[in-house]
Amino acid sequence: MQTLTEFLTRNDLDLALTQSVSDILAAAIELNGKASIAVSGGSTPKGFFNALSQRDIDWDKVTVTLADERWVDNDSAASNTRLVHENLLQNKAASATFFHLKQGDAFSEEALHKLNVATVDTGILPFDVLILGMGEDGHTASLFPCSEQISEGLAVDNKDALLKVIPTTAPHERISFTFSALSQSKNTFLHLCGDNKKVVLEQALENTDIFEMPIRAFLCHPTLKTQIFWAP
Ligand SMILES: O=C(O)[C@H](O)[C@@H](O)[C@H](O)[C@H](O)COP(=O)(O)O
Repeated sequence: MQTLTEFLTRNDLDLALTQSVSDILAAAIELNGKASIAVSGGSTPKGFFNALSQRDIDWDKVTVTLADERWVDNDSAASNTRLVHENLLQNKAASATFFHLKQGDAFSEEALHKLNVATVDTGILPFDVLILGMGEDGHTASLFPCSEQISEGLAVDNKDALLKVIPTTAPHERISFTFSALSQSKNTFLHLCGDNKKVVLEQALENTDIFEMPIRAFLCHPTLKTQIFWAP
């Protein structure tokens, strides 16, 4: 299930998404005393991050994390951790807690296990807000159709929250939240910009093969409601 809202400009989209997300986070803090949000990296969300960072909510009660991360140094231009620190964890949002996915240097099974344990111990799931992007191959987070890990990544009964992904059509080893973890989110937004992404979205909505386009696991799910925000 999904809804599609089309905006005239990216700025209009960023402001609307910021308002929706701020309202949800504030309500979650009011209700539970805390809130969590998982965001995606890439080139799309920068304006949204900057707008959200200025919103006056109790950021010290908010945990921010990434839906996925490239296994690169945190000062790399490819780092989503760097993107979030430079654009979202600024201004009023600087007091938020960041749940790091990239730990240390080598990507070890032990590091992955420790992170999976931490997702349970910190109570970070289910996310109050999940912001997804989408690649032109229909991937979301780092659930890549080309990867050998896609079946594990999309398995609804996967007990792990995080997995290692090695895409063949994109650079870097990745760590990604699994569909089983992401699909628990209380509010899911798909943030898309540009005419190319609109064409890819239309392709995704035409079919139900989630292994061909993993974003379909969210869009075609019978009970998950994904709010799609698109601007040219
Ligand atoms: O680590 C990443 O790259 C993201 O999590 C990924 O899922 C991204 O959202 C899409 O690839 C869209 O990226 P763009 O916004 O750059 O098109």
